[in-house]
Amino acid sequence: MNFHVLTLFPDMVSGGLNTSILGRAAAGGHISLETVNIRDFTENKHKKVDDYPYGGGAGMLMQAQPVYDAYRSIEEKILENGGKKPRVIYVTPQGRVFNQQMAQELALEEELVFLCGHYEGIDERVLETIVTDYVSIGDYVLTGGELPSMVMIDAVSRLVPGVLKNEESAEFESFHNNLLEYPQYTRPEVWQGKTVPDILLSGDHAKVDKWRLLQSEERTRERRPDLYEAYAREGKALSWLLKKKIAHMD
Ligand SMILES: CN1CCN(C(=O)c2nonc2N)CC1
Repeated sequence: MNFHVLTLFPDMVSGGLNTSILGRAAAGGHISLETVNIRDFTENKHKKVDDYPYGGGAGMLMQAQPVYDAYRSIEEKILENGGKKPRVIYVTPQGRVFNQQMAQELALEEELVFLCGHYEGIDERVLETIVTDYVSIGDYVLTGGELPSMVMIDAVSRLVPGVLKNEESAEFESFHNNLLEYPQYTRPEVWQGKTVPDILLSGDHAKVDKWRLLQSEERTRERRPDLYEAYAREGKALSWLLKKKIAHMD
């Protein structure tokens, strides 16, 4: 998976993503990250990238030409290397809200381009020309597109084969099957008088797995009834019989 980020602040993106998992994954060749500075594609001596919006209004807009030419520099390289035209994700509050399912879908791509806007946004004409996906990371307004892009790159990278040491953990993290992750414990066995649930010390992996599934269901029902409804609708809710059997385990 090759990530390409179109940005006015390349250092912010590359610095923020060279964390343990992503830094190691890039070193291992599982993913690559390229930042392209949109300002390098301006055609005016002051390297100005923004201008006033037609029709008035507060703030400035990023102009189309530098964004388009910066994108084309990426697309040309991908096509020259035999790749297909990449998906271009414009992060914006006007997009589809990002979730784990979308991350799983995007992790199947070979190339992903992220377009980071600033100011009040980008001229609609270049968005219409190059953007394939409009994505929001939540219903709030940020300063620029770099943080949302980094959030998405982190979430997608974790799902690329070889990036996580123990691939299984991606399988059982929160939101898999619409369930939140179960509570986790580690040493010491007693902390401030609080103990670890006995079942986790039993060594019976089948029982531990069933207990964890039940815990995930209860946690999801309490904290995210919206997710639980989707989970239950898919008919994956534990049967009353299984609950009864687990109850007898204690
Ligand atoms: C131009 N710029 C405006 C602010 N912005 C966001 O608030 C945002 N992006 O993705 N989810 C979000 N929420 C990014 C783009």
